[in-house]
Amino acid sequence: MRKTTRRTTQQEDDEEDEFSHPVPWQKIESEGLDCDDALLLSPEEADRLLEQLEEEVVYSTGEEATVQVFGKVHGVPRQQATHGDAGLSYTYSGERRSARPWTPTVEYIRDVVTKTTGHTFNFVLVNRRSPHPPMWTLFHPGARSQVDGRDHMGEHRDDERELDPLSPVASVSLGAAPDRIFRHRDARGSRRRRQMEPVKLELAHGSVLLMNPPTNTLWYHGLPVRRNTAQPRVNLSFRRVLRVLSWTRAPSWEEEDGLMLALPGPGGHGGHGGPGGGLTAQATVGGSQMK
Ligand SMILES: O=C(O)CCC(=O)C(=O)O
Ligand SMILES: [Fe+2]
Repeated sequence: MRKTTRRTTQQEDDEEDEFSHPVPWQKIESEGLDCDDALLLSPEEADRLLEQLEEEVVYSTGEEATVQVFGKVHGVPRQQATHGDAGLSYTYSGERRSARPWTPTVEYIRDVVTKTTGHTFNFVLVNRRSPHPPMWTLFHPGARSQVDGRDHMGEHRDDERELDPLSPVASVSLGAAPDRIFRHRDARGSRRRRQMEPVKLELAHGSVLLMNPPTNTLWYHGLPVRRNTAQPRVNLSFRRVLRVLSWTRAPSWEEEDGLMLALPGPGGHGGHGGPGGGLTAQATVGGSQMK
């Protein structure tokens, strides 16, 4: 996307236009929390894209719709899919997921996010919550946990070690989303060290939320349980995954540190005036979370 040849003023203007924010952004800040929120799509376009995604995206079922937490297998109470550039994989809650090829609609939404923000992404995690459970699942408790109307996600940070630590995570919401609650890592649970107010964000149909660094290092986010809404809801969180050339040891989400040597794919971090091109990174990134 970025040009290495000498750029003309016209090219710079074009680039400025391409990345100038056509939507009004709202900045959400707290200590170490840095998010930008904007309505990216009109309600009509958001409806259309949600319908198209319902046709295109194939969600994990069976084994893939489980996570292992401390050796125990749990069903994921939502449907998930991963898409991205060829050869990429992403270790999420201890499970390695390979990227399926981009679907036309997921790719379209990714490109709208890039045009609007200047940031490039090579991977997306799609989370879907179905509307009311079909009647037959009443007689199949196992199936019910996969498809029922629960829409919640435990508090976690999107700070997996293979994520580019300099890139934001861009979270696009389609359908009526429950509020997203952010809690500072020092203000959670029984061992809380500080009194800090959680930050509650309403994510509108067709909105994008940029979670900029260091948000995902210092703040956890999650969705409180909400039942029985009549509409499906899809969330696409676009990420920049580093291409792992070698692991010094097997990645494990239960460990706090690890060393990796990685090369992102083509494109840079983007952003307004940000550095373009590839990057060789040697990073130690913590990653301990439950989703
Ligand atoms: O489904 C949502 O709205 C949240 C998704 C999320 O936090 C994630 O994919 O990491
Ligand atoms: Fe997340």
